[in-house]
Amino acid sequence: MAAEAAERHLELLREEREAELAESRAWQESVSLKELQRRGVCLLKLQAASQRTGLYGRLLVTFQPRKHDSDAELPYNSFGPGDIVGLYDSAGQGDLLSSGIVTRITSKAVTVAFEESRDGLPSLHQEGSYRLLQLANDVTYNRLKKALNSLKQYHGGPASDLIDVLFFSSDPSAFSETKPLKLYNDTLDASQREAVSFSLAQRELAIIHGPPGTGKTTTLVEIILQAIQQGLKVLCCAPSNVAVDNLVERLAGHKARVLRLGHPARLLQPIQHHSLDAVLARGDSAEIVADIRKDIDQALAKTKKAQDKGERSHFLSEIKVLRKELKEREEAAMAAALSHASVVLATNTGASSEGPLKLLPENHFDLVVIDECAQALEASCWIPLLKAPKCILAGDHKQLPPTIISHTAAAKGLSLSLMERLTERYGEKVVRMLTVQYRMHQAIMQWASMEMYGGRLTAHPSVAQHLLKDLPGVTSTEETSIPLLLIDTAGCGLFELEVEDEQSKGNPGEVQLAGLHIQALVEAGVKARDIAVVAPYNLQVDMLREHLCHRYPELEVKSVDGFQGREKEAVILSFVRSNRRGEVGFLSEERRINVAVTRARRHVAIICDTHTVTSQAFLKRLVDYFSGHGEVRTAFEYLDNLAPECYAQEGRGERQRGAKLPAAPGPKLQLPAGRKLKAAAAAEAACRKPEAHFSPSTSGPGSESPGTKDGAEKFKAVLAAFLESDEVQLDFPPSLSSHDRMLVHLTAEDYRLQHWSTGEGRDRFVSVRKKEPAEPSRPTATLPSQQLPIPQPQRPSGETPSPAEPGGSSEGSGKLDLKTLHLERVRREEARREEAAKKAQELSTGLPCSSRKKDKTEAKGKAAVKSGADSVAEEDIDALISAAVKADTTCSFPRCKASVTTLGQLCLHCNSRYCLSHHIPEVHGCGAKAKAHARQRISREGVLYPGSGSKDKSLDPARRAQLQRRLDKKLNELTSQRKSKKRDKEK
Ligand SMILES: Nc1ncnc2c1ncn2[C@@H]1O[C@H](COP(=O)(O)OP(=O)(O)OP(=O)(O)O)[C@@H](O)[C@H]1O
Ligand SMILES: [Zn+2]
Ligand SMILES: [Zn+2]
Repeated sequence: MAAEAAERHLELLREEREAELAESRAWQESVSLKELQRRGVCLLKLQAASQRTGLYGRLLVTFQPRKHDSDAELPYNSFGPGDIVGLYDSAGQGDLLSSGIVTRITSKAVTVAFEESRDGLPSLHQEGSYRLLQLANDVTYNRLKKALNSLKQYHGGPASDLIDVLFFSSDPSAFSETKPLKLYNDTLDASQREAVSFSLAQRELAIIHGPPGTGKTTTLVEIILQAIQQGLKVLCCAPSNVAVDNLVERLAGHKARVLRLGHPARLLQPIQHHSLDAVLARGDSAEIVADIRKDIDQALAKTKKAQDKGERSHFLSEIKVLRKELKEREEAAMAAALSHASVVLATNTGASSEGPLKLLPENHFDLVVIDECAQALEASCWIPLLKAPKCILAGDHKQLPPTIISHTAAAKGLSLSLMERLTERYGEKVVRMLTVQYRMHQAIMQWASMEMYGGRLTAHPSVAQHLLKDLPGVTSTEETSIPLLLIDTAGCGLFELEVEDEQSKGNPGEVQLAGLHIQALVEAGVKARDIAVVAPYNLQVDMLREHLCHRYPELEVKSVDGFQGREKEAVILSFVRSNRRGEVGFLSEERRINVAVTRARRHVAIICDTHTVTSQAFLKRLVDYFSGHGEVRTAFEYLDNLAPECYAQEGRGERQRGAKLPAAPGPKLQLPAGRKLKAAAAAEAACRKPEAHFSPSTSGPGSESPGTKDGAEKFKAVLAAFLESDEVQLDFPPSLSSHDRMLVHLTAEDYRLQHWSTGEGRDRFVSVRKKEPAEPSRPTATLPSQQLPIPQPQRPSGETPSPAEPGGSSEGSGKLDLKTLHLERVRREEARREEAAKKAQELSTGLPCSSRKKDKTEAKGKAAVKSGADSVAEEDIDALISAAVKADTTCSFPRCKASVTTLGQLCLHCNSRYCLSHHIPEVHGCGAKAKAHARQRISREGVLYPGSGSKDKSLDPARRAQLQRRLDKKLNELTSQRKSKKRDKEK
């Protein structure tokens, strides 16, 4: 049974490994070494500056750039402590000499610990030239394989009975007698206590199911302390270093004798104290060991100076003897330290028998505990599981499973965790669920509880009603006194970007909305560090960071996957997907949404297109829950200028009209029942007396919406009446909400009326005007009937939404903090204007005036300026000047005329400004560069996280610095240009 399963698992692992390798090969092998260095995964032309023997006989070599001045800096790179690197000889064949682990990296040097160095690296000489390359880590794969092979052949070891239970060939059982417990932590709730006593009473297997915030770690710590109290030896593991370190910290706090395995370079600072290396360094044999190391180093030095071969080999054999002694002494010391500890902690793969644990007798451990078990590959659990007769697994299989690259391997069961497999089979027989949660406001919890946890969760009174406004320094506002907020973009034309790659989906409109909501929270006193923005897609995470992080450095922007296990006071979720096809991709993974929502303690805001996402039943229930229990706002309430302004543009409206889908069953602004929508109420009020005055939208607070359609119908009536009348222009009062104004814009467009908004903020109002008769517009006979669908400010898929076309009043609600960029742009603009003026001057004074060409005025500003510079004499001067001015205010994307005055974004790859629809590198042609950048991060972390950003890099400092440098350079250029011009004038 076990053997079969192990064999099948091995097969799937092979498949996964192949997928992983294929992926890293695909990009690593097709590029040159220089390119690899540019991407930061390779360091060329290094010299071995110094060598010494470090802890546990590791050879530590420090490499520096091979330059003659010792001050040379390493090129930009993504090397970090814990990375596995290959050492290559630059000369000759460039063979792999050895592999090691980076222990330290500074701007000038990188230090690598070579593990298999006992017989000496083929002597690195000072003169040699070497290179380091980050390696795909096959250590993990080999250990998984080894564990499964041991499982296949397992015979008579301590885990024999446990294996039978885990493969269902015998039933789990309990100890007959159990003593009453005296708890270390007497604040445990009933479900936690039950989990503790149940786990201790089980003979082979217990599972603790800990939904978000239910104190799973707190419970595990109590269990481990009780086990120690009973004299048991515990091996405690988790799939990630972070989870293990968390346990080390909590256990050490209870004065348990803990020992943490793992390369010290990979451990958090406060945990290093508990590492095996640190314990050894404090031990009795530490001095002797240090002496031996010194002897080895001396012998090594002598070898180098050795005159002849005989002398050399003498020293080498001496070193061999010394190393053997060092190894024996160290192993004895390690074995002593390991058996002295009550709890040994390691990652699942760190518990491999290839490591220090091989020094312990086979039946040393009585209990294996695995935390975050639902996030681990089953194979990785088998590494520790084979070492004890009993296991306690903890986790939550309703959150995300381990990341698998190969889709087929995942589908065939590789992503099914051991915890889930056992829970499905045994249920109550082995599982105890924690049911009191200590994180979320009741309203946030309730949805997850019903959807994922059988309605069994309750909120502890200490958190059940807590809101953002209860935090110190936070004032009570609309935003800070609600736990649930849904910002709906349905019908607002805020489509996702059309990118083929499933992993890179982005939605610029949602980025903006997130920014505005954060602003509202921060203005109410919520600290940026208490807020997280979470999105399911890499691209969106990048866009959010680009847009928000410079303004809120402490804000955390993460992928859902990257935020698992964490919490924040306020969480803003950007669901990204918005398309006519109702495609939701990653979002359909219920566990991902569960993780996303349950990170929030006091407030969760979902930004999504309800029309798109409700095509999926699970997401529809989520939207319905938020509609029924929280506040709903439409994106129109935030983005005053967006859609209507697009429509107001002459010409563009025509283009759109032509391309519009024939009466598509597009989003109709239908609102779920019970939705509070101020705008709709106002629209209704506004149209109660269509012929006369509009009542202000602020009356009737919180009135329930009758649905927006009615409002639109009534605006139609108003406009129809206006058309019949002799009036030329109709101004609507400023009391209309942004949503009302949008309805007016839409309806006016449909009636072929001119329409625009004027004024700022509260004074903003919308006007409509009959078109000039001269215009060959369609005759009034085509006036839409009442039955015509309300036109949506949407484009058919394929065309991305256009951003605001800022008129004189556009600064009103955008409030984007692009101050630096703005400043740069303004100066650039100024310089260009001066340049153009200068050219004009030159022309009018020096050069003969040739025939004027008017037809080029339509040409795109940038192109006109560039090509125009050469043949400037032929150009119409006015056109040239206006083109030069326009060049910097319009999007750099070919044929796009959108303004970038307030909403533009600078692309870091090509250093051009684009509108919000085109600033994504993939969209305007910098995709390859952006990908290379992303790849760099992937290689840095060694794993590809589908649908997730890099694990923890809220801001890439290198990238920021690069941007800063470019800005500075540009500004300097401009300043000196201006100076020299001034001088010219003065002459
Ligand atoms: N019985 C309890 N009484 C009061 N607070 C508790 C209790 N149990 C847990 N908590 C609190 O709940 C929070 C979460 O506990 P813990 O760190 O054990 O989380 P966890 O369940 O492991 O986390 P996650 O849900 O993210 O996996 C902590 O702040 C902890 O102090
Ligand atoms: Zn670009
Ligand atoms: Zn554009």
